[in-house]
Amino acid sequence: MPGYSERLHAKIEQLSTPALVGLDPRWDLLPAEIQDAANSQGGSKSEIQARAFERFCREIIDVVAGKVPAVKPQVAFFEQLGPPGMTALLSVMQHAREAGLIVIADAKRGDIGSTATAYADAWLAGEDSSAAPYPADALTINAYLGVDTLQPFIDAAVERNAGLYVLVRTSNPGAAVLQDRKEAGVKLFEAVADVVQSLNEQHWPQSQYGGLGAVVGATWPQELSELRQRMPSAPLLVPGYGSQGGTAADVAGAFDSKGLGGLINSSRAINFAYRNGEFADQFGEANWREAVAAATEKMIADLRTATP
Ligand SMILES: O=c1ccn([C@@H]2O[C@H](COP(=O)(O)O)[C@@H](O)[C@H]2O)c(=O)[nH]1
Repeated sequence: MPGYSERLHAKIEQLSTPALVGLDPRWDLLPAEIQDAANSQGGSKSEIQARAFERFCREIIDVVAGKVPAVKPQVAFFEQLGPPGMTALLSVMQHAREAGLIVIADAKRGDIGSTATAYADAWLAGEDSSAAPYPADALTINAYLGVDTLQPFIDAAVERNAGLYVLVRTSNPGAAVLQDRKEAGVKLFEAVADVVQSLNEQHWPQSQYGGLGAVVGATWPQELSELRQRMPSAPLLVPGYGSQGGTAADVAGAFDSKGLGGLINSSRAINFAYRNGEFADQFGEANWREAVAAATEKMIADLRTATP
């Protein structure tokens, strides 16, 4: 049975793109049409906003399915709305799976071992979308508590053919403050990368890419290239392209010689394309879906200049 990386790479090859669309709904940026429809059904503020997030994200999925291999819902935007938000998230994830998209839940989970098992059981469905309450193919996780806390996630990923992305070099401007701290000549993020590589070799010895990936920001192109070499078995999830300033040239180092191994995320620049520059002029708010399609196609074309 193919593992997570094989499933992901088959989709990337089928669609000829490593573009990943993030689903980051923000009430203030939603088209008025979506806000008005949600308001008209009444309810509490959270219920109204959750309804809007659900419809908005499901419609984005309808636009991008068949164009990109995967979507990455940002759990925080749903969680901030409480139970109605999490119900909306579930509906969005199910819709994405039904549309044939790989779903990466960006929840950045991590805790002591026994609690980590509960997180894995909640999020890591893997190949069989009914295997967890939230049907993610893959989940972002945090290694800060120690290597032992990764094991329950890895056990679940092996069992369910799911994927994991460990935070290694984040895209934010302050990432270096802690992540560059050195001990015995090795920076903290390099030490985390070495753990990721070694666990892949241990748990997925037969695969070119294992189920344990790494998050590396597009905003750190030098580190991105170095980390590709340092973790040859890790699929990379690369946020920071687009709204955070990362370019196609910046992400070129994420890929192997076949153009695989990297998945490049863009959230705001696609979700709210109708508000931005050329797409605002060309489409405007009434045609926000067309703006999502055009921004996705532009990203796909742009990334072709970065892959071999
Ligand atoms: O290092 C990281 C880890 C996660 N993210 C998340 O990715 C998206 C980026 O959104 P854009 O609108 O494309 O900037 C967002 O959900 C972040 O929480 C990241 O940016 N950097």
